Amino acid sequence: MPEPLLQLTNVTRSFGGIRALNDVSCDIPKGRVVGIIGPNGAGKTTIFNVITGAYQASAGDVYFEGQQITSLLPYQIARTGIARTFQNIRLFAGMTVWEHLLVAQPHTDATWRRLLPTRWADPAAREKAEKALVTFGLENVRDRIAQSLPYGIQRKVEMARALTAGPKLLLLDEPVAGMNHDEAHELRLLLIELCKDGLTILLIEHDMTFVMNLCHYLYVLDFGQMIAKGDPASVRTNPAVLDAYLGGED
Ligand SMILES: Nc1ncnc2c1ncn2[C@@H]1O[C@H](COP(=O)(O)OP(=O)(O)OP(=O)(O)O)[C@@H](O)[C@H]1O
Repeated sequence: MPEPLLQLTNVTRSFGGIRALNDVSCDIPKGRVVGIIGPNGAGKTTIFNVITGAYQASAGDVYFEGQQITSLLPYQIARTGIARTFQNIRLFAGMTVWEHLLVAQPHTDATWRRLLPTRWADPAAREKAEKALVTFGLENVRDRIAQSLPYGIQRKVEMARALTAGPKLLLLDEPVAGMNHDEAHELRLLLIELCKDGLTILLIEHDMTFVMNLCHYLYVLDFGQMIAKGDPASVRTNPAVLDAYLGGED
């Protein structure tokens, strides 16, 4: 197993009386695609929110590249090399696809340039944006207002935007929700390629075919507890997992 890029150790997050995460530990190895699955309300998005600093852990710690990031602010965590997408797509109103790909990039350039319209962005930023555009096959919609596009394409814009920040770890919250079968298949192949290029991916997804065909490793949450982990083949037949998914049905 490659060394862990991200580690959660005994993380708990409570909301009043609800333990959305209860003593959760996991390792996300470098260069792998890892999935978090579990029924609705299991705590999956809460894990993303704790990792990215949107929520503080009530107990436990998060380590990224061996450094504790538990108490950092969201922008500081983003700067360490963690980017995410959201279950409910969050695109900027009135902005084109191209503008989305320029605005998420960290500023490495002179202050005066930051004040200019995005079309005058520095060449390095434009190059990165161009690469993301091509990677996600968005060339044809480059100058369209992102929020006016079909849902599946909006998801791609969100992922492309996250990539332009140059993350080491990409968190994807339900990346194929709203995509048709062909789009999901294409995305799976694309994520495999990105992973081969060195990106580590942690994703939450309800589409089991997608998850089972893509992920190297899975963690399963139920009622805030990590009830199973392992490769997709072992998780698929794990009795605790079957019970969590089917337990409520007669
Ligand atoms: N900000 C919050 N305030 C109060 N309760 C919350 C908050 N965020 C999450 N919860 C609760 O924590 C639990 C886990 O929620 P979470 O959204 O992490 O689940 P999930 O596994 O992502 O669910 P889904 O698959 O439906 O998106 C739920 O009981 C939810 O109501």
